Amino acid sequence: MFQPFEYREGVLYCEGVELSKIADHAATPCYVYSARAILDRFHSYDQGLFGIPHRVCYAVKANSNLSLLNMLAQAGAGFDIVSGGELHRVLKAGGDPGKVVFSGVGKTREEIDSALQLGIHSFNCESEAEIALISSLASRLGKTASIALRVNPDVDAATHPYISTGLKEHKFGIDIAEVEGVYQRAAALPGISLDGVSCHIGSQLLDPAPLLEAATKMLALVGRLRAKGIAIKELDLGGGLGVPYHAGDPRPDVDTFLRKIRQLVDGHNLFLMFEPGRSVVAEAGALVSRVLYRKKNGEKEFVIIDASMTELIRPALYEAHHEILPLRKSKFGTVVANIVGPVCESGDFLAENREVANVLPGDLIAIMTAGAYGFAMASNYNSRVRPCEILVEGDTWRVIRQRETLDDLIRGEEL
Ligand SMILES: Cc1ncc(COP(=O)(O)O)c(C=O)c1O
Ligand SMILES: N[C@@H](CCCC[NH3+])C(=O)O
Repeated sequence: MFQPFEYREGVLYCEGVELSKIADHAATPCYVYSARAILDRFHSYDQGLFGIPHRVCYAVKANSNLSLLNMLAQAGAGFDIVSGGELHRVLKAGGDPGKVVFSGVGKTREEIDSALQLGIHSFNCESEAEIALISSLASRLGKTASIALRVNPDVDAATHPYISTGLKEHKFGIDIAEVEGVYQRAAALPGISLDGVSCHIGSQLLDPAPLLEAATKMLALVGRLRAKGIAIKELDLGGGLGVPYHAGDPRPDVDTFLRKIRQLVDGHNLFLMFEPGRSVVAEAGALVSRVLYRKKNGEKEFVIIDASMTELIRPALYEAHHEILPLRKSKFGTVVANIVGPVCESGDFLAENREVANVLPGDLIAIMTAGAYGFAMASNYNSRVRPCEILVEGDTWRVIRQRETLDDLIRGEEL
């Protein structure tokens, strides 16, 4: 697996580009992504499914920058979307609407209507009321919408409770114990074709075992539905494979996982889909930031940097861990500190009580594994402009999203 960030003689590089050169030209904070790492990970899914009918639908929510979507579209990806905004991005990026699956518990009438008109591949439906709405909108347009029901297989993803989605008590999907009845009632509706079953049990799974358990339950369900005359043709197993955020974490091997999936689906005559997000883009990205100040409150050391929870909210939201590396290794040892941003919230930290390089004001650091759910969850809180995004390709780099301006902050507001 290609590792995009590495030290060369004590200096941190992304592919062939020294990160501090980017920071000096583009200013900080900035997100930096490796094109090769993204394509590498996408291809590991696509090639792992070689020879069986399949589509890898990248989950746009993980990182929705147009350049990344364009790169993935050119590599043959489909897209998993959860809003009309994501569909707009896919189209602007040159993605094929015919390769789009539309997930999410709260699709609006307008979003469904425009997805139908654009001819997306299918809807992953999450309730009977939603199925009824799609049926009536498709009938009115004289179309037949391809539908999969998102099944809640009641499998414990054993991940952070905020990002686990496959248990009965979660808002997602339709209870596996009730879904057959829902299929049978939906079969009577016009304007829809019940082509698939889908599931997504949660995110950041370092152990793929629950995904395999869910796949097994889904295949049994396909058998039961077919026996009732519902001709299921497609199985969408969602996303969820995790990445090593801690230096010692395991990296689930996509190839090994897909080999096990292939054994399970063998002979079932299904078009297979996956919706990976994090495992495609997380390790390809870093958030580069400059140290503004050092200070001590009582016994506590603080490293105050120019990035904050508005650029990367994961530590504040999930107490998520991201490795923090100096762009230049120094001889000044380490310090145990809280790495915090300028935002007026005690929760505004990128790391707490962490042993990091003994960086000084002006030094540059990289917050690693930030390519997924980083910029995508960035906000303008405290009227902070969102950072620029940079794409590295070999020895070259370019801005793929400009840093916002102060005028961007007030666009659309009136006195
Ligand atoms: C329906 C659906 N598909 C795919 C994904 C992508 O998940 P991940 O980034 O964990 O691969 C998500 C997010 O968890 C999701 O909700
Ligand atoms: N945003 C979350 C994951 C949620 C995935 C979306 N269903 C994260 O940063 O880990």
